[in-house]
Amino acid sequence: MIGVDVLVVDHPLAQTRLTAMRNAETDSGVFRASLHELTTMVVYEAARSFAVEQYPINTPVAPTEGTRLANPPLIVPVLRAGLGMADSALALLPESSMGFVGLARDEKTFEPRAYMESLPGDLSGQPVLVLDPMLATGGSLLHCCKLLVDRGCTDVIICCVLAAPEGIERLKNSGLPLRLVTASIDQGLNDKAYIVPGLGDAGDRQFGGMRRF
Ligand SMILES: O=P(O)(O)OC[C@H]1O[C@H](OP(=O)(O)OP(=O)(O)O)[C@H](O)[C@@H]1O
Ligand SMILES: O=c1cc[nH]c(=O)[nH]1
Ligand SMILES: [Mg+2]
Repeated sequence: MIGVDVLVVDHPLAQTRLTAMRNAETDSGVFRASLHELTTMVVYEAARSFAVEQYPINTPVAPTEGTRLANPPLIVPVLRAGLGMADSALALLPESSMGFVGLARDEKTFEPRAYMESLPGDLSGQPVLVLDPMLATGGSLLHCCKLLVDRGCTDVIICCVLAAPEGIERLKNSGLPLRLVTASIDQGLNDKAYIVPGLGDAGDRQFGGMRRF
């Protein structure tokens, strides 16, 4: 597949969690809990296309066929904000391994600065599920996806909470084969490259900090 295949999870229960996250009066505990629950729903939808295989099992009554994932994905949260999605994804995908990419966006240039990378060297034949709640300019997720594709990955699925049209366009223009699952596509970016209406800084809202919008 070339291009970006986009799925919006507009389930009512996803939208109520998203509303809690958007609300500026929501404290960090409720914000994190809402992100955990929303991640379960986004990853559940992302996993709909995963290949499965059958294998023999016995119920207490009779032999039958069981189902398991043919190729569980590597889970890659983008630090910091993606860390808040990691436990929920791993709970749904207990067979998966986890890699890590640490990125911090420069507040003036809006380009990501990489500070951590812990990934297997060879990702050929390995699907990867990337977790980051925010796709704004797209610079951070593009950086992360390039690291994966450079290692031979041909099946990258990005799970996020909010995506800006500008970021989706940047991913599309990259020509990388990507899938994106998000709970919303928002209006766009403000002059500080924050998503509008958005939810603020997803890292700061979970872990503290003082960003201005
Ligand atoms: O699409 P972009 O314009 O690159 O912006 C999105 C990035 O910004 C946020 O991270 P941030 O750099 O604030 O780091 P943090 O997670 O440590 O807060 C977010 O979690 C994304 O990684
Ligand atoms: O709105 C935005 C944009 C980038 N990063 C965030 O955390 N929020
Ligand atoms: Mg941040």
